[in-house]
Amino acid sequence: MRFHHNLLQATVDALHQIFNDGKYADQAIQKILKRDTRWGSRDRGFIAETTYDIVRYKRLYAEIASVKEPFKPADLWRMTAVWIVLKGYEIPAWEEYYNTPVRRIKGRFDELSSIRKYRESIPDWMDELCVAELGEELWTAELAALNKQADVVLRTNTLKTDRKTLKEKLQALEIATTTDDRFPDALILEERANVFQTQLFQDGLFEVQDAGSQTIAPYLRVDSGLRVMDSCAGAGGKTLHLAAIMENKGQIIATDIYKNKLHELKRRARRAGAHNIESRHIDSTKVIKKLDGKMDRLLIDAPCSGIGVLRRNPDAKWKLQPEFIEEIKTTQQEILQSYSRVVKSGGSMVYATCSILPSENEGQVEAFLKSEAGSTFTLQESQSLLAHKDGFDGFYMARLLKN
Ligand SMILES: C[S@@+](CC[C@H](N)C(=O)[O-])C[C@H]1O[C@@H](n2cnc3c(N)ncnc32)[C@H](O)[C@@H]1O
Repeated sequence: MRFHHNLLQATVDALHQIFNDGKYADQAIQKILKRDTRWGSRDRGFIAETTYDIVRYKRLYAEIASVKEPFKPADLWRMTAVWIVLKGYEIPAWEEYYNTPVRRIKGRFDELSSIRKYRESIPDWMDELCVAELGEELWTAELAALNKQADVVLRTNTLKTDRKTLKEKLQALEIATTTDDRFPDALILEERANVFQTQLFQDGLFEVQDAGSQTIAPYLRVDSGLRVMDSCAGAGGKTLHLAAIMENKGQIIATDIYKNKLHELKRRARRAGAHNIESRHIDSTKVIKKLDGKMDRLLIDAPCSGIGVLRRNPDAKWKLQPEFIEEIKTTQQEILQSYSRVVKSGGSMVYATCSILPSENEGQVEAFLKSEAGSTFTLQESQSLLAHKDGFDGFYMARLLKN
């Protein structure tokens, strides 16, 4: 492989922003990619994938390169040298790579590969927490899967097209996709491509949404005439899916505590041709009180640690803190307690997270059912998706019926 200095310089700069300035990986990469309009899709792919790889394996690469945070530019260059050697490529004869100890890098890799926290690059506290919650064997398998690059998955917007037609239209643009019977609206890209630039995306024919995430809206078992609330709607990934399943009929009330996310939801809904969504900003408890006992269905797509989606956000391994997970668990229970009141008798709700930790999932549902607010609900069914078993992001969902 022939390396280009400016592409590795861009990678080093992106890593600097992510590791030293606390920037989110996707945002730092997007910004760096705007630096040179002459870069083609291969160049952009190289910068993005190399940066993500080094973010994913920060702990391992830093240990092998004998560098410590905060990383100096020379340290980051050494980490890219480790990446090149471990990929089996020849080190370019550049000043930054002068005297790279190739054999030593390989030797250190062999030594450290027997220790999970180095091999899979994970902070001690997260490794310990996940072993305690999931057990050694399951966590070892899941962590390895969470370190693999995620597929790009599209959700066909059935308000505008069907999967077969969309597949053909993408094929005409030389974007090849596969299907998976478990996910009826999903198209999985065979090779990564910038689908956001296509006219098909601008026209609202699909959304980019992991296949695991596509199981949540159908789990709520909605149909056309119902009144549905999506309490933690964010920018509306699941809301748009609900609108499509409901064929634009009935009513969806989408709420969130962040106004800007709801603005984005409205923009996406316009593109998708979803007309049955009404967004409400949660700025006081009144918004929920007004809906007391009025909803046929409630989706709580709760804020969570995001440990199930580390494949997409590998920098979360380094940004998450144990205190945050404790705080978010309190929020999850508060959300269950406060929003569940909107479900009418005979209605149902789904509690979902993109976490694989039982304490954020089954544990929250059990605590809710034991509480006063939960005493009128029964657990009908629950499902966990795991990256190493199901091949997509990790999710949990539970459906509860209101007596
Ligand atoms: C997992 S994200 C939702 C993702 C979104 N449903 C989607 O599919 O794109 C959780 C959302 O919960 C919101 N949130 C946090 N606390 C909340 C609360 N008390 N009430 C409503 N939404 C809340 C966050 O702002 C965030 O957008």
